[in-house]
Amino acid sequence: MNMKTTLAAVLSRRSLPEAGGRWFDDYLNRIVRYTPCDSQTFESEKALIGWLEQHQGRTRAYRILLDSRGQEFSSEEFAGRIGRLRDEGTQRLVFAIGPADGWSPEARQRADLLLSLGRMTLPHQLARVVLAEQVYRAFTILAGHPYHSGH
Ligand SMILES: C[S@@+](CC[C@H](N)C(=O)[O-])C[C@H]1O[C@@H](n2cnc3c(N)ncnc32)[C@H](O)[C@@H]1O
Repeated sequence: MNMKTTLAAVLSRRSLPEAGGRWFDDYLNRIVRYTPCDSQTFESEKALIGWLEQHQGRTRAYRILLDSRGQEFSSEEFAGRIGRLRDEGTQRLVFAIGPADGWSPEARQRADLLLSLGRMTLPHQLARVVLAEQVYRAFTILAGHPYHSGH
C-alpha cells in the first residue's frame, strides 16, 4: 500500500487565509503527482495531537514535528529518510508546523523526529512553504526526476 503523507499545521483562524497561499498549494499539487498527500490545519496543538491519536491506521503515524532546534538534513539525506520510511511500510507520514509560540515539551517528546529547516526561526507561513518544497524535492530525488540538480 502507498504511504500517505500529510502536511499539517497549527494555524490560528486569523492567519488561515494567507498561510502558505499559492506557493503552498502549488507544491502540494506537485507532490500528489508522486504520492498521496493532503493538507490539514488545526486551531491548536491539542486539536492536532487529538487528530493524530485518532488517525492511526493499522500502524501508528510517523510524526515529524518541525522545530528549529531539531535535526538538520541535506535534501538528499531528507529524501533518503522519507524513502526508508516508505520502504519499511510506513502507512502515514505526518509533518507538522507548530503553533506561534512553538511546541509544548509534551508534543516534542511524542515526536518520532524533530526536523529543523535551519537554526533561524521562520514565520509559520514561510516554514510551511519551505517544508512543502522540500517534501516535493525529496519525492523528485526518490523518483530520479531532474528537478533536483544538487547545490
Ligand atoms: C513562528 S514559529 C514558532 C516560534 C517559537 N517562538 C519558537 O521559538 O519555537 C512557528 C512554527 O514554525 C516552524 N518553524 C519555524 N522556523 C523553523 C525552522 N527553522 N525549522 C523548523 N521549523 C520551523 C515550527 O514548527 C514552529 O513551531
